[in-house]
Amino acid sequence: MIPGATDPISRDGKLLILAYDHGLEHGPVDFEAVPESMNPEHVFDVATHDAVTALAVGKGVAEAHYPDYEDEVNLLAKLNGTSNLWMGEHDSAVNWSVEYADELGADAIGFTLYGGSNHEVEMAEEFRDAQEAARDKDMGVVMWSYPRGQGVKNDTKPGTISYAARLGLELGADVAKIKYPGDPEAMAHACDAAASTDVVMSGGSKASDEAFLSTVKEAMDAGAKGLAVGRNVFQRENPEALLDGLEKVIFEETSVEEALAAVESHGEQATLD
Ligand SMILES: O=P(O)(O)OC[C@H]1O[C@](O)(COP(=O)(O)O)[C@@H](O)[C@@H]1O
Repeated sequence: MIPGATDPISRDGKLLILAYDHGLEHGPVDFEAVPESMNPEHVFDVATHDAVTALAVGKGVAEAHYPDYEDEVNLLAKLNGTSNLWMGEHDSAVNWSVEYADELGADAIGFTLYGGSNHEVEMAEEFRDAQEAARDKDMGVVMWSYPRGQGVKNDTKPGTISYAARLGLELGADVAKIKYPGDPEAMAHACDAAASTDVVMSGGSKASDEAFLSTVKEAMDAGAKGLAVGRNVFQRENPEALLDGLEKVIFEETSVEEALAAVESHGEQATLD
């Protein structure tokens, strides 16, 4: 990690990345729970919450909507991505260049690496080009480090997750985004493995407020520097309430109980308004 590389997409050295590349990765099915989340403007509005340090989107969404939000939202350009319609070995198409992301005003790049896939070698070489171009532009580099494919039997096994975190360091990412390996000790080991590369926890499918905030708290206490989350925010009717809670746990280092109280009082405030 280059010192200061994440400054434009962090707050006090911590990150809350709102991920919204699901329309590509999973398809519109992810927006069914809250139909307004189909419209990128809704999610850009959510990303103006103080707790959100960057919004990760693909090229088309950035082109169409970022110009209206560039003063309020930090852009993380998710450079590669593939649809769920693809049935081959895990791989990800590079859909835009670092140069073009820079022209659109991006503060950092995001790049998926499927370690263990038969396409790992090509993906690592594509990452090399993107990482070096990002260094030229002083943009931070976030790796979605997801071991998957023929070489991976269990993608949330502690040893696999630690390896994913380490790949972030070895290949030159400033931040490695990894799945939660299931318990705090395994998460602490993954953070140790990443050494100077920051680790953020990947959100996953929607959970209750209490369950999600508790897992985020465990990850933070284990050494994570934050969170990259999509569905647990935009699949909520009131995403701002959960963001109030996440702000407490991530930036103010409060207990889960205090964070839950913030979520609930946001609801009361909304009723008063
Ligand atoms: O694990 P999957 O199903 O491939 O999910 C990929 C999605 O997860 C993310 O990495 C994080 O989003 P979630 O918080 O919704 O899991 C997205 O950027 C990406 O679209």
